[in-house]
Amino acid sequence: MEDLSMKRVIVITGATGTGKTTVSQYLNSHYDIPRIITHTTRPKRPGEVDGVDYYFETAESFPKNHYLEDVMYASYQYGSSYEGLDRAFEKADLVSIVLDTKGAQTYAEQLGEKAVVLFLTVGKSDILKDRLTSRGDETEMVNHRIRSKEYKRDLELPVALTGRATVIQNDDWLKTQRALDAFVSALRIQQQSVES
Ligand SMILES: Nc1nc2c(ncn2[C@@H]2O[C@H](COP(=O)(O)OP(=O)(O)O)[C@@H](O)[C@H]2O)c(=O)[nH]1
Ligand SMILES: Nc1ncnc2c1ncn2[C@@H]1O[C@H](COP(=O)(O)OP(=O)(O)O)[C@@H](O)[C@H]1O
Repeated sequence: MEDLSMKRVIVITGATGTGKTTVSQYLNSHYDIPRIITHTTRPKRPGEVDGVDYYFETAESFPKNHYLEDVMYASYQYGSSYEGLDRAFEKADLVSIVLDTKGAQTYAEQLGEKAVVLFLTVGKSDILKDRLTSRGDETEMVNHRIRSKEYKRDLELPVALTGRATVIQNDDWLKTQRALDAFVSALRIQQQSVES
């Protein structure tokens, strides 16, 4: 892996449906912050594209990559590869990644202060199921996901990330955008002071 000095990763984490993908897309479209594309054995949802949303893998191809971390989430494998991290850093010094809370903890441990953690939450978790349904997820997948132990775990900020993560309650998208704008400007100011 190349020299990581000056480079930072915004680690976006939280339960399914809290808006992690939406936030990463906002950071990309408004601030040119590319997302590290991760690998999964989960089947593609309608509209998802290989190499854009994920690198979609089979049980045979998944182990062939070199992972900084990998997890099982609701019965599928997910992993962030060194190759994916390098490809994102070729595009920018500030990149993002969307991870479950277990992966977020590993990233925070492995990358130290180069990992800046953003934990998303909502006021009432009952709305998450509706968000997944309106996103177009199949009912069976939604139910399986909501019943998984990983879903329940990711509703809470892990103790290890308390005090380390910036928490954004994503109920009102306009308020979330304002919180993200403030978060990115603070990061950029820090980055400039490191570089000067
Ligand atoms: N640890 C880890 N988690 C990942 C990785 N890629 C995706 N995830 C997380 O896996 C979980 C399931 O992702 P996905 O199936 O896309 O469902 P979604 O969160 O409902 O959009 C989410 O919490 C993702 O943030 C990875 O490479 N490592
Ligand atoms: N603040 C919000 N209010 C209402 N719907 C939202 C909000 N943020 C995201 N969504 C919608 O909720 C669904 C789940 O968001 P998504 O970003 O895919 O979540 P995650 O990646 O955490 O699973 C999507 O359809 C998205 O457009």
